[in-house]
Amino acid sequence: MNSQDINNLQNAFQYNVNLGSSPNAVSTSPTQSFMNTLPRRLSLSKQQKVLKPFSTGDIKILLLENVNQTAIANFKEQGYQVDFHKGSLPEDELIEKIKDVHAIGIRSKTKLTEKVLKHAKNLVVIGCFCIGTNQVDLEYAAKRGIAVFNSPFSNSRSVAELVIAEIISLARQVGDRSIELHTGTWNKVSNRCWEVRGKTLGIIGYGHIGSQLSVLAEAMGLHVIYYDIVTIMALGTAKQVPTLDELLSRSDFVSLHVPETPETKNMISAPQFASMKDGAYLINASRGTVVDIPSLIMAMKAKKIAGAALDVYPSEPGKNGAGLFADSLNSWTSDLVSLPNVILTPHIGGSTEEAQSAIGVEVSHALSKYINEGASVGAVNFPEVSLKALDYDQENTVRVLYIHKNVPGVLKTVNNILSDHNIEKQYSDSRGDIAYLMADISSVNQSDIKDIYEQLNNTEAKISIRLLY
Ligand SMILES: NC(=O)c1ccc[n+]([C@@H]2O[C@H](COP(=O)([O-])OP(=O)(O)OC[C@H]3O[C@@H](n4cnc5c(N)ncnc54)[C@H](O)[C@@H]3O)[C@@H](O)[C@H]2O)c1
Ligand SMILES: O=C(O)CC[C@@H](O)C(=O)O
Repeated sequence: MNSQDINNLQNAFQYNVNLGSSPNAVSTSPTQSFMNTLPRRLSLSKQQKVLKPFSTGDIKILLLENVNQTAIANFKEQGYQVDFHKGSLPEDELIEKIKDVHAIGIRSKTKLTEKVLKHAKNLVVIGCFCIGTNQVDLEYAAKRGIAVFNSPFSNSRSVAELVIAEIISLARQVGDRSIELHTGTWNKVSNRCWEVRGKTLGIIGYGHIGSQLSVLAEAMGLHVIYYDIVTIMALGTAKQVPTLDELLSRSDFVSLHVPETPETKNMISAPQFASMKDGAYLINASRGTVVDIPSLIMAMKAKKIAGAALDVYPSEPGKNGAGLFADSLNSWTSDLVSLPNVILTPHIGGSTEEAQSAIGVEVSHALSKYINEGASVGAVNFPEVSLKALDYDQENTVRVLYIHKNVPGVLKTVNNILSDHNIEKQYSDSRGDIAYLMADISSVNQSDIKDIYEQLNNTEAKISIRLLY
């Protein structure tokens, strides 16, 4: 392959990207700068070939919401262009920015809706640098061949520790005493202040966070019961209860650890507060939609509920700043902030140095591996497929990444195209309507690669293609 050929090929791919029937078709080929590095790399015998099929400097990553420095360092090490922003962006700016990036990293505030993603012509992958993925239209992303990754448990411990702190703080009215003293009032009281030992903690959602919380709470002498839609092994002496109502009627403290789903919307509303014990406490560090706040306010005013700790809200500001948590954001805000024994935190459950740094490493590695090698293991909306990275000495091998509609007959069509060549390895899987095929094809020259690309690009089921070599 000479340099002119490479450039021609790249132009051909570019043509396809720009003018192909699917604007989502992504294909990449090595630039001259990358090819120039090959002879030096090839001298490293049996070293793993890092599949950077293009000048990595071409890859653009948009990082929002103060994603951790560990991620920025990792992306820069890959050679990618990083556009970093401390806050989230208003929708119109987001739409402008997302148009030409290959990857985006967000946390919980950036809404990647169908409307926004429609503008993302080059987007290959989304990284949620957090646990929750409800801010992304996962199904639409998958339909567009965009893989989404998150960090499933790197901040779970941080959330569980915050909840432990809140259980004791609510039981002892620590928040109120602190506010009073900050404003000069000495109020030494024990009325309705309790030890937590021997009380019952009811955990709703016994997943990564709920089960961590369970272990920590038992160590403080709390009895733990939990409710979950699936049967989950109890840790320690915790006990699963069959209904939400049973959990609510037996618990002194109720803590929510469910994802945002249609089923969990307003899961705790007026009837559920009515089912709770008199003087019970509610903690929500899951998602703001899970608790109906006006009902909470009513239950607290009626003294049914003795205190609440909230870390999450139906609407949250997109950036830090004074005056943002106001009635203009959520109409009930001034009512809520005037209640006694209510601890309000600005969605900081997972915000510790340990968690953020670990998430930065984990998600940036997943994104780099997907961009460089096509490996989708850990994706939350996508078939999970992986092949081991190619070695440097596997010359003239192309890796085909073919994302397609999960309809009958596609593999036959694709293998007809590939069967003219030597298929070294192939792995394919599907998830719902989407399927993903990875194949390493050896002994191919430039014209073979071009031919493979063009034939695959013309298949009816194609969603997107990338060729890595
Ligand atoms: N405040 C924060 O900073 C913060 C940090 C991390 C996670 N979160 C939130 O906490 C949620 C839980 O995190 P996790 O890591 O424990 O998730 P997880 O997926 O490990 O566990 C969630 C559990 O909830 C259960 N569940 C789902 N729907 C339910 C329902 N309708 N009723 C009862 N149980 C139900 C699931 O079966 C699962 O066991 C996340 O989805 C995220 O929204 C918040
Ligand atoms: O860091 C964030 O913005 C979100 C934290 C948390 O809600 C999560 O889903 O992990």
